Formats: sequence, C-alpha cells, structure tokens
Amino acid sequence: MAETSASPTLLLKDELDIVIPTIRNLDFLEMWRPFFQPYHLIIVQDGDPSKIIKVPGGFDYELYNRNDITRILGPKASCISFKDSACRCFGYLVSKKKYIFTIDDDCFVAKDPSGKEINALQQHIKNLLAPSTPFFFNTLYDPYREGTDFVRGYPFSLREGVPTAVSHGLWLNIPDYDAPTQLVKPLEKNTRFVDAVMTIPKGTLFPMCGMNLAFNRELIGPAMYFGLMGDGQPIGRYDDMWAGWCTKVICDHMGWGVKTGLPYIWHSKASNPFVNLKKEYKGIYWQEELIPFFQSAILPKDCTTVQKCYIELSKQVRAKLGKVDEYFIKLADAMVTWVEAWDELNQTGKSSEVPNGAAK
Ligand SMILES: O=c1ccn([C@@H]2O[C@H](COP(=O)(O)OP(=O)(O)O[C@H]3O[C@@H](CO)[C@H](O)[C@H]3O)[C@@H](O)[C@H]2O)c(=O)[nH]1
Ligand SMILES: [Mn+2]
Repeated sequence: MAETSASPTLLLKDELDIVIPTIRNLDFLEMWRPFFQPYHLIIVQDGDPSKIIKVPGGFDYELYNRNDITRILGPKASCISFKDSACRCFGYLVSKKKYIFTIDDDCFVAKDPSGKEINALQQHIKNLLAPSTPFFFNTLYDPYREGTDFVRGYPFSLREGVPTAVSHGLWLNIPDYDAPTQLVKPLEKNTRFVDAVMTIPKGTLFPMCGMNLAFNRELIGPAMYFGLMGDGQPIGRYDDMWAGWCTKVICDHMGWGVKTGLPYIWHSKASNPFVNLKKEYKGIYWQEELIPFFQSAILPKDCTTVQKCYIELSKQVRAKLGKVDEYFIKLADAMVTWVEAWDELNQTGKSSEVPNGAAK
C-alpha cells in the first residue's frame, strides 16, 4: 500500500482516541508523549473514585471515574466491570471517534532490533488503514507493507482484501501469560521481536490481549465489550479474551479482518501470578467449553449489523453456556445492556466529552 504524502498518524489525529484504564498512575505517559500528545486521551479510572489520578500536563483528555460511569449510564452501569481492567470498555462507549487504541499503564515504548523506538500507535494506524486477507493466507505475511507483496498462487480476485477491524499488538519483556504459565516460568521474558503483521484467517479464533490493541470503532465497536469481570464476579482476566472471541466471530460473519503482530510495546510489570490464578482458574476449565461454542457459532444472514450479531450471540450464550454456569446468564444479560448503552450514547449524538478535565 503506497504511503500517502502525510504520515498515517497525522491522517487520524482527530479520528482516534487513546483509552487507558488505570488503578495506579499515568506516569508512563511521559515516555509516550512524542507519540501520544497530538491525540485525545480517554482515561477510565478504576477503583476508589475519590482518589485523584494526576494526568501529566500537556495532554488533551477526559477522565471518568466510577461515579461518572454511574451518572452517565444509570442502571446500565452494571455492565461495566469494577476493580478490573475490563472497565476500559467504558472509554469505547463514550468516545466519538472512528478509531480506538487502548494501552495499559505499565506498557512503555519498546525498541526494535536496530534500537529505534517503536511508535506503536503509528503501526496500529497503518494496520487499520491497510486491508486484511482473512480468506487466503499470504505466506509473505502482510502483502500491503513496503517491500513485500502477494506471492505466486495468490488469487488475484482476493488481492483487494477486506476492511481491517482489529489490530492486535504484542509485547516485549513480560509476555501476557496465564497464571499457571507465569508460576512455572517466573523469569521467562519475551525477547523475540518478529517483524511481521498477519491477518488471522477466517474461522480461526485467537487469544486477544487488551494491553496493546486498536480497532475501528465504527465497524466493530458495538461488539468490543470487555465482559463482566472483577468485583462480584467469579472470574477475571478473561474480559479481553471474551471480547476477542465475540469480535472475531462477528468479523468473520461481516467479512472484516483481524490482524496480529507488530507493533510491540515493552510490558514492564508482571501482575501477581497467585492473584491471577484466583481470578483465572474457572476460566481455565470453562474455556474448554467456550472455545467449541465460539468455533461452532453461526450467525443468521439477517444479522446485518454488529448490534444484531451481538444480540444474537448473547441469545446463544444464554441458551448454550447458561448450562455451564449461571455466570453466563448474567454475562448474556450484560451483553444486551452493553448494546443498549452503546445505541443510547451513540445514536442520539449525546456527547459526554469535555476537553481537559472530568466528564460533565
Ligand atoms: O483492578 C484493576 C486492575 C488493573 N487495572 C488497569 O488495567 C491495566 C492492566 O493491569 P495490570 O498491568 O496490572 O494487569 P496485567 O495482568 O498485566 O494485564 C493483562 O491482563 C489483562 C487483564 O484482563 C490486561 O488487559 C492485560 O494487559 C493497567 O492499566 C491497570 O492500571 C484496572 O483498571 N483495574
Ligand atoms: Mn500489565
């Protein structure tokens, strides 16, 4: 794909929000300042709403705490997790932009093998602006990157590609391992930089991590619900996984692409594996039933919008996963509440965005 005269990043300066969930602090922004400062930030403050989170000067932002979430959503706030990074999806709800990039507050600027700092946001933008190839795998990976192309035998009828809905980035240093793996390999670090972006083939699920993720909000936003986790819930650290499985099934149905690979960020803090085990353990055996459910999920032809797909999926969750645990009945209801909240905030054009400060 030919580079435009203006850098892709500047092309999306007013079309992309950066969503950050935090229960700690935002000091990490200093390192990202050269790349993030031109963009609007949506900070979702988790935990105690009376705690003051300091936003480094010079950033254009809006900040929402639990009181804001309750004020804006009323009873629908029940679908937004508390005391879990899943709260970040509130930022997707209130954004008015076409694209979202979400990043954790313990993720820093990584360096490529040449020692050059990686502008992760720019790479996500390139990924989202270039088509995807879910229907036929290109063995030289992303055919739209400079210096590569489709290989011999690749059908010309498929070379236009399809719109890209999701760009899933990776992590150097602390990999996003589950608790058991973290426990048996406490010192393992990811030092492998793989210079590749690839489309995840249609019909294939993947473990979507929310710490370095971008997506086209206008395409897949209504399905990017980070499921009910944290306080009062029997499970944690499956919020992003849930969103990844739902969005991949819907992207496959709608004919959109999901990419994974570049960009890398430097993940600095390993969360406590024992705490993580308590959060994850039910998910570790439940997912042996969840994956076959998503692999066999079929969306009817009359599901022509993401909202319709998502509601249909919630009905199938209730019917088929409600038997696994009653939690999935609650989750199916929360999925419906999420779509209702999405449509309420995004059809009336109600803007809750205020420059540089707390929400209205
Ligand atoms: O109760 C909480 C806990 C954390 N946060 C914020 O969420 C992100 C991620 O937190 P953390 O880095 O501690 O957790 P990790 O295990 O490294 O995160 C990975 O697991 C996923 C959780 O499902 C997450 O998406 C992955 O990155 C930070 O910004 C915390 O400040 C929170 O808001 N509330
Ligand atoms: Mn982390």
